[in-house]
Amino acid sequence: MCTTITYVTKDHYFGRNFDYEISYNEVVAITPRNYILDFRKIENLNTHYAMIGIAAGIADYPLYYDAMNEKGLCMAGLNFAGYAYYNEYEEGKENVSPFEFIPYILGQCTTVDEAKKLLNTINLVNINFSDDLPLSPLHWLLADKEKSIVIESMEDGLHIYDNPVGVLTNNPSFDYQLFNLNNYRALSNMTPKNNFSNQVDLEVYSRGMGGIGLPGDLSSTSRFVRAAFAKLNSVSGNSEDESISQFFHILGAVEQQRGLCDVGDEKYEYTVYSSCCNADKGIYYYRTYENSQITALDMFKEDLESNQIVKYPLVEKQQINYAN
Ligand SMILES: C[C@H](CCC(=O)NCCS(=O)(=O)O)[C@H]1CC[C@H]2[C@@H]3[C@H](O)C[C@@H]4C[C@H](O)CC[C@]4(C)[C@H]3C[C@H](O)[C@]12C
Repeated sequence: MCTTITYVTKDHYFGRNFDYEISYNEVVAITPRNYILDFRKIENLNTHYAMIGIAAGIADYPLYYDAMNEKGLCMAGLNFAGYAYYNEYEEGKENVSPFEFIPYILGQCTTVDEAKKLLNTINLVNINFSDDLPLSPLHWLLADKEKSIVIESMEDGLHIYDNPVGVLTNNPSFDYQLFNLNNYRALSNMTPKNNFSNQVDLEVYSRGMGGIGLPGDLSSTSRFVRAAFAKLNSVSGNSEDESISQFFHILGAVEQQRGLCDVGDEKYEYTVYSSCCNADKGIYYYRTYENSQITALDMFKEDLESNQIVKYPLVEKQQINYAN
């Protein structure tokens, strides 16, 4: 399971919990403007916007899980197993494979509206990166500072949804997730009035009772509601420290502790990393399951005119500040 959110204070923030049970040797990868983006069925992009994000460190290609570009456009891929459907090659369309999709959009667009134009001609095509790697069944959240959309390629076609809450989790499709929020309209960050009955005197015995009924489990539908409730009621200062702290706390509301989700063969899905991009400043922050300290990489400190991808292995060892 995974959860991605957007958040705006003075700057625009975008990030995710990456929840899974296996690793593809994740790295922070900076793809500079002149790295040749090689596509299988369409023309290469020899020059494009630079981008930074977390990618699989198993190939020379930027196999991004989530990333932002130098113009502040952000995109993340999340599992959509059983729903995602990729098509056969179609003449006259932009045939892009799922593993190429993030670099394809972030390489060329500065806003969601620009990306929407490219999406008019796209055909998400069923081409694997290699025989060893499966075709990932994904859906994507794409966001700039003003808005976000969800992109889902399904058997009945390509769906593009405006996303008024700026949250994406996993199955089922986004229209269901959004509709399901209706069931929680009575939840509140305030102490609720007694609407139950005027014939019984019901006591306010605790703070936080406005949120009773907020689902606490790790299913995708429950995480969607919980992340939306946390994000939409969130209060934080505007400074960088306050914003990123708050962002990681919102993600904390939906993180997965190892052991709570058994996926068989003695494997457990857990929050491998949590990330937070400052999309206005080009800074990628992350922390990992074992390392609670936030690590940051500023894309503008790299040579963005280069033609070589720069990779930083994740700092995964716990860093404790012993105070005495
Ligand atoms: C599984 C990952 C999404 C995490 C997620 O949503 N977890 C929830 C799982 S579930 O709903 O609860 O089952 C996705 C996100 C990005 C994907 C990777 C990227 O697409 C890059 C390559 C693409 C290759 O085709 C396959 C390997 C791969 C390296 C992908 C492996 C896997 O599908 C990843 C890592």
